[in-house]
Amino acid sequence: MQNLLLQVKGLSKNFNTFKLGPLDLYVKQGIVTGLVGANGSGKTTLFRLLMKLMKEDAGHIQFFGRNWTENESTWKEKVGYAGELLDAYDFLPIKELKKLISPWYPNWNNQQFEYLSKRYQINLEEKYEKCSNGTKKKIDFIFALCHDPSLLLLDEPTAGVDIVSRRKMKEDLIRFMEDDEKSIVLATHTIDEINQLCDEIIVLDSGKIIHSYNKDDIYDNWARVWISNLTQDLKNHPNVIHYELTPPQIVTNHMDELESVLQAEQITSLQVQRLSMEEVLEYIIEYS
Ligand SMILES: Nc1ncnc2c1ncn2[C@@H]1O[C@H](COP(=O)(O)OP(=O)(O)OP(=O)(O)O)[C@@H](O)[C@H]1O
Repeated sequence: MQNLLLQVKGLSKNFNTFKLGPLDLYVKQGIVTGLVGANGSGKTTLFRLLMKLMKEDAGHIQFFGRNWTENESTWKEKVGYAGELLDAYDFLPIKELKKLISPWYPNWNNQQFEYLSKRYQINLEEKYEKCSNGTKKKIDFIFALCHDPSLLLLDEPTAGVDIVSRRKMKEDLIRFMEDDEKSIVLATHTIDEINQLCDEIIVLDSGKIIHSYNKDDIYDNWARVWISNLTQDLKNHPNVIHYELTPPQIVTNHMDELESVLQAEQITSLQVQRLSMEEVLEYIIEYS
């Protein structure tokens, strides 16, 4: 069993019109976890709670097996967050932001900062607040990476980022994960990022974790199956996520168990088609 970098138990936060949690989740070393969910499902709120930008109403956060409060300085040093960290200082030019923030981190790497600033064509003289949305995302990303974090928390890091920079960010994340003691939690709406980067996928809906999957299990178990006939029992079966009458077909999340279900119902399977990640996530979010 790999070590746990992060463990969350019963984490919850109530707003007037929205409740996040209670959430239980864990992040193993060497794993990229994709955090997926519709707009407003609670992804950013979860990051805010993890980063202590907001106080939880209940729950516990553990990092490397120790409570956050006992481990606060390590947490700050070892977590790279690309989200809302720089917003409070947005009146500063980027080079001043660097002067302010780099002393927070004993392992701050100036060479890497300079390298990444050039790679992403960041004008260090420009004030953060004046930068375009995509440029802000790139700056957030650079600041998250430059202090040798063990865990990256990335809140939609490529939203609004140009195609070339997006490709570079993907390359940089793959390089980051070459060290198998590191982990990433990546909130994203981008299927390519899920396919190319993520090992595990957590699906949030209305503040709750509705599914938590290993990506390979999704590929193995989700399929559309055309069948000879559709019975009422099959329509109601818990492993049938969706069905259509003409021609008779079902979508299942348990290909491994479907054969015995069909046999019991005396139904013949005519054709099987594995689903794409995009189709699976749409079914999970729409039919859960
Ligand atoms: N400070 C706050 N006060 C009241 N409600 C809030 C506050 N912060 C967030 N919310 C509510 O919490 C819900 C979840 O918002 P959140 O930003 O976490 O969603 P998200 O999954 O990150 O969405 P998106 O994919 O659009 O970025 C929303 O309904 C939002 O209005």
